[in-house]
Amino acid sequence: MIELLDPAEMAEADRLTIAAGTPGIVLMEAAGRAVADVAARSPLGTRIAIACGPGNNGGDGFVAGRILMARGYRLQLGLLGSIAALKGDAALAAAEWRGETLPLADLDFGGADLIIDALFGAGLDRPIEGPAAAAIAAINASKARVVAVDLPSGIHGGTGQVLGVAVRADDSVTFFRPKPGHVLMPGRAHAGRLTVADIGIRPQVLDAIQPRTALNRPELWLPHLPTPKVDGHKYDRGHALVVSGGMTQTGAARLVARAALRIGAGLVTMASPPDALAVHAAHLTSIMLKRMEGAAGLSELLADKRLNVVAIGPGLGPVDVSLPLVEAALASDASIVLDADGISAFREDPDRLFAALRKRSAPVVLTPHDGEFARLFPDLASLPGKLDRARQAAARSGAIVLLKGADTTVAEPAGRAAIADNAPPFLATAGSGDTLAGMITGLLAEGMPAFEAAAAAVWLHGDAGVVLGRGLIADDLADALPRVFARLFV
Ligand SMILES: NC(=O)C1=CN([C@@H]2O[C@H](COP(=O)(O)OP(=O)(O)OC[C@H]3O[C@@H](n4cnc5c(N)ncnc54)[C@H](O)[C@@H]3O)[C@@H](O)[C@H]2O)[C@H](O)CC1
Ligand SMILES: [K+]
Repeated sequence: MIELLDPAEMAEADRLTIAAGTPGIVLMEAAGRAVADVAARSPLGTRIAIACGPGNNGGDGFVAGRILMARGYRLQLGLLGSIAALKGDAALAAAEWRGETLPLADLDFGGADLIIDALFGAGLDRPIEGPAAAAIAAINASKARVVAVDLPSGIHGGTGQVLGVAVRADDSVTFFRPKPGHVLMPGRAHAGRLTVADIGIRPQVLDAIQPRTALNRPELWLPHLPTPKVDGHKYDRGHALVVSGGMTQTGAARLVARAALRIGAGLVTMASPPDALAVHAAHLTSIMLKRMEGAAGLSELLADKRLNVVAIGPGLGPVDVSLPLVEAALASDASIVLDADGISAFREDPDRLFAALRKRSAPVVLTPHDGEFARLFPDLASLPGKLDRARQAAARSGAIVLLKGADTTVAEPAGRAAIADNAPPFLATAGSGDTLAGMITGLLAEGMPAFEAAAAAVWLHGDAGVVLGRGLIADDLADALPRVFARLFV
């Protein structure tokens, strides 16, 4: 598993390592060397400019400069503030620097082929202004390759947000583990290619830190992915019910149903209002079809306890139609995937949903995009970074919250979270969210734990996008799943 450590957790890893006997300057030496190694991929004639900040990020820059100078590179080093103001390890690193230390404003970024951004890292705690902001503007305006130390200056390590202004780097060299800010947008876009260097921090420190955030990778959920039993039959793999909207918007529910069946549900039934039955009947083959007469009809269908998961929301329709249907689903014992109109049905009264959720024991997965999220959690919508938004929404609602985007983040009420970075941009197409909801539905039908099911569906959905490539439409995604699984198990 690849844990993501926020700046506070990273500082704790530092502290524990130093307390265990490794001096901080040894860590800084290793950090600076890792930066120098990445910079040294450039030929010896490369003109290098190093911008150092007032703290240990700057200290790393001094170490990198000393090593690169010893390797024969021509370089300039500029410092924000004075050498006398440097403290601790940064002061020790600066004391070993034998070159000239220019005022930051005198650095010739325009004449550099490579710039090392050692202004700010994990210690950034407010928007960047003044000479540092001017330097960042000059760095971003230059033609140079930019290597960021730890984080691109201006990116918050915990949220990935830009504080004032931020460096756009080609490479970022971080230490021990990535930070959420390296994966969350726009931090990921600013970081460029990420190198995670081992600087001598022992993984055992994680036992004390107990990190709650991880990168969404197969090793996170693969052990929980149900494997069909050789002697199993379809009833072993659950029975999902997908609730359709009226005849003018039935496609969304079919995308959900197809994805649920493709990913592995044993059986899938479409619950259809009378006016949409003929439309579905013309399209459905391996998905069964049941007539549903309003909320009472849905409750009747859900009296069949073999239906262990309900997907409801995509294409469901306006609030007067969707609200009673969603509440009928919530009143059942089935797991629920609630998306789209099913989420917006509560825009007038989110607490009505939370009250219903509190009464349930079977899991609920909410899959909002930012707009739907703001309707359910208006006060959380302005929190910086998806991670805090998803985590606080999960704690409040008691549901698994899957907040969609280029950095889709899944959070559970107890605090675990997983951030995805494998979705290609062209996955953002009509119906893609419906397919994702269906994939979660299918994995829940098979009995996968809800957090792992949501995380797995996000990753598999992204990988389907990678497999299909540009030009994909949502209809293709479910059918790509056999190839996605083949790649996963190869
Ligand atoms: N184990 C590790 O991760 C190691 C990390 N190292 C490096 O240390 C920095 C973190 O150093 P720190 O001194 O805590 O903070 P910064 O250098 O990032 O920031 C310096 C200082 O600047 C002040 N500040 C914050 N925001 C602003 C602002 N907008 N404008 C002006 N000044 C600001 C604040 O007081 C900060 O303290 C980490 O990134 C790594 O590069 C170790 O070198 C090796 C081990
Ligand atoms: K930096």
